Amino acid sequence: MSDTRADRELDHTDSVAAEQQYVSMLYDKLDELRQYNSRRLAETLRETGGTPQARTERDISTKMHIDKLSQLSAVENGLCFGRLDLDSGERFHIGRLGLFDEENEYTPLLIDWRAPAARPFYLATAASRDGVVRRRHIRTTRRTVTDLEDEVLDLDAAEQSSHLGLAGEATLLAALDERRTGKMGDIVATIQAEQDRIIRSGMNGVLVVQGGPGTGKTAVALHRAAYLLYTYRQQLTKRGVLVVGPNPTFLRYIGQVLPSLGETGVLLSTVGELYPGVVATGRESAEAAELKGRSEMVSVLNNAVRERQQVPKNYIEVTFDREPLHIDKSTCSQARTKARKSRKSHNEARKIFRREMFSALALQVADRLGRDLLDQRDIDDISAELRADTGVCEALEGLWPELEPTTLLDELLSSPERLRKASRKYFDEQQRQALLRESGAEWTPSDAPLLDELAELLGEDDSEQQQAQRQQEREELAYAEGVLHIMEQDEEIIDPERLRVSDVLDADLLAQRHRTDSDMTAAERAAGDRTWTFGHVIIDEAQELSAMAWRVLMRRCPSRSMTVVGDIAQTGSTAGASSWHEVLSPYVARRWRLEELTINYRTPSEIMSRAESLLSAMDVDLSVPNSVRSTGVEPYRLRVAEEELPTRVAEVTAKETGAVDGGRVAVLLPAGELSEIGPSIVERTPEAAFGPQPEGLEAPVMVLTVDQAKGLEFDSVVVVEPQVLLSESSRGLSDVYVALTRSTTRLAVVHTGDLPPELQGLEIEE
Ligand SMILES: Nc1ncnc2c1ncn2[C@@H]1O[C@H](COP(=O)(O)OP(=O)(O)OP(=O)(O)O)[C@@H](O)[C@H]1O
Repeated sequence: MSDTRADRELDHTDSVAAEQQYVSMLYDKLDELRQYNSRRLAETLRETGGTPQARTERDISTKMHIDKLSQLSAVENGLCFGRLDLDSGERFHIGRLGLFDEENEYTPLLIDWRAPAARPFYLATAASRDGVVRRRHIRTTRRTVTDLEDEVLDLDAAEQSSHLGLAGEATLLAALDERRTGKMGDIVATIQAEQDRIIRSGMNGVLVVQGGPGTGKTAVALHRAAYLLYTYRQQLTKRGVLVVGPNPTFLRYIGQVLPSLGETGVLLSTVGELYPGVVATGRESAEAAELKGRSEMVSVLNNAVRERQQVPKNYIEVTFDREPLHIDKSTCSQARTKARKSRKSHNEARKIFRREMFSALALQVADRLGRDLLDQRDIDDISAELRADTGVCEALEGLWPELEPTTLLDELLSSPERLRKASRKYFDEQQRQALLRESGAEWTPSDAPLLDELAELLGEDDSEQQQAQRQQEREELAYAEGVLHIMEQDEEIIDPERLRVSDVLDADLLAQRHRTDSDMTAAERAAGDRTWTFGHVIIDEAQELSAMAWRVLMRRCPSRSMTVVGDIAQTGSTAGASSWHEVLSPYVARRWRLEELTINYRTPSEIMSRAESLLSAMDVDLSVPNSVRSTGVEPYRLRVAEEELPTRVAEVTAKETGAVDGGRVAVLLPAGELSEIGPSIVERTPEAAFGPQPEGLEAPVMVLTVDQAKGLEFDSVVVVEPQVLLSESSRGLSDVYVALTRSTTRLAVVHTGDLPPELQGLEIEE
């Protein structure tokens, strides 16, 4: 029996060599597939001409090969990361995609991590083995196996297992100890059981994932998107998946995760970007943003629209047929009532208003001419003349104009009078002052949900377009069904994994691809279409969303197939949520399910113990997640004189940059300190990025407000003036809690005045 340490090392070396052989074989297979797809792509691209059907087939074939090639190149790193040895003696390797031996009855060589057969890799424990005797974690750098970690699942192991029940603990800790790069990485190799259950939860209904900082909510949400796309490919390829994040920097931070999992058909967006054509770059006060986020804004906007449906005090006089014509109050009032009663949107109801007005005015003109002498045809002629009369049309336009959301909102927010009329029941004078701004001001993120709401209230008069489009779609579908039938008989198109065309494509999808924008993914089409509805919507940092933003997202997902991810304790925005029930009940009553994450993978216990006292000071019924790591590095504080604050913060930042040696540092400070302290940091560390800019993620230092750092993480965090953060907002405790928990290793606090009691115990740095 090999029992000595030297023997064990020899065994280990042999195992690494054996795994290397297997992993090399997998890479050979991957290369073969790449070559095959490149060859097929080149062949397809070389072909020209032919019938429309042949061209469609070629387009589809090109798209399939391109998709496949990008998937094959995405899985290059960490292609295979695990192995399961079963009671039956069978072994399965687990990796980023499925590979098969087509010369040997399609025996699986590598199992996709999302396939049901891979599940025990994430869930099996010594106490609940699910037929697994050993789980092996295979660590690789490029194509070389560098280390293995074996977990033998027997009763001895059950006794020794860590209190947090982690799988592949050494591999996990090695992943967590890596320096941060400014880009979030995927976690396929080390997904933990509580995370796996969420990732693979069914697609229907609203799933809320509540978890403290660093529990992997974002990671889980993104892996869930990849899992859902794999499992419900057909449904989701058509409608697409939307992932919503709080700001563009955050979206850049997470942007690589799904492509690295071979998935590109997902739209990443902030709520502010969901209104096509509007770039929300403007800034506004927290009060204005909060007021605009309130659900009362629905009524305010409704009132603003109704205000535009006018009746004259007495009458408007126009000249028609060289005679004065009175557009009188009572006629207008009747037409308006009829139009409003239709319950159609403003621009659609406008047609009813105009129709009523033209027929009433035609009768007036007929009376003047002597109605007894006229028949219906004459009256219709008068009506047509009225429609063609500029004066009459202008008058009616003034009474019920065609409206655009952007113009209406701009006019509402820049006119004290309009704003007062629309909001007098909901906002007081001081609140209205906070909302008022210059006409033509830049759009802000909280305007986007208002524009979307207005687009619903105003509607577009596109009935003819819609009818024509429906007809075209019917024709395309019929055509695509024919093409599909022919293609299924064509063995050439079947790819080496024996995927039949109908497995990846149905007539509906084929018809969509055949349209002029056929090479766009659903996500790309959705980005330019305000009314697009998604197959699944994932909302990250969901606690920050206002009531108005929720309305937009619910409209984008009528099926209510949603994953809502967040942490009530981290709510910073005063427009944000204080309970999931409160937020969701208007849409799904109690029909949502809750999953919780309890382990913190990011922040070490040395920092979490400080965060814990902050959380207990907040009035939230939540517990601090358990940290998986301790680093032995104690957080520290430094009290400095007020006039020295900028230079001392710059000094500490430089020191921390050295300490993390190529990692990332964040300086988190109150908004008011940005302009004072930012320049002195940049002077000392010129590569530092100042403010929220997606490119800043590449910089060694980012200087941000807490709000701007939501969802991000850094090797070291320097928190400046936490007592000011506390006093700045009613959610100040939350802000300090978020600030502390951005760190993966080190924490420094620099302050001038007394610290909040929860931070007073920090080690003092001289
Ligand atoms: N199973 C895992 N294996 C390896 N790394 C993990 C795992 N789970 C989470 N992590 C890492 O932990 C860190 C925190 O994850 P993530 O940002 O998803 O947490 P979060 O809950 O969204 O945090 P917050 O709410 O504070 O923004 C990330 O670096 C992530 O890659």
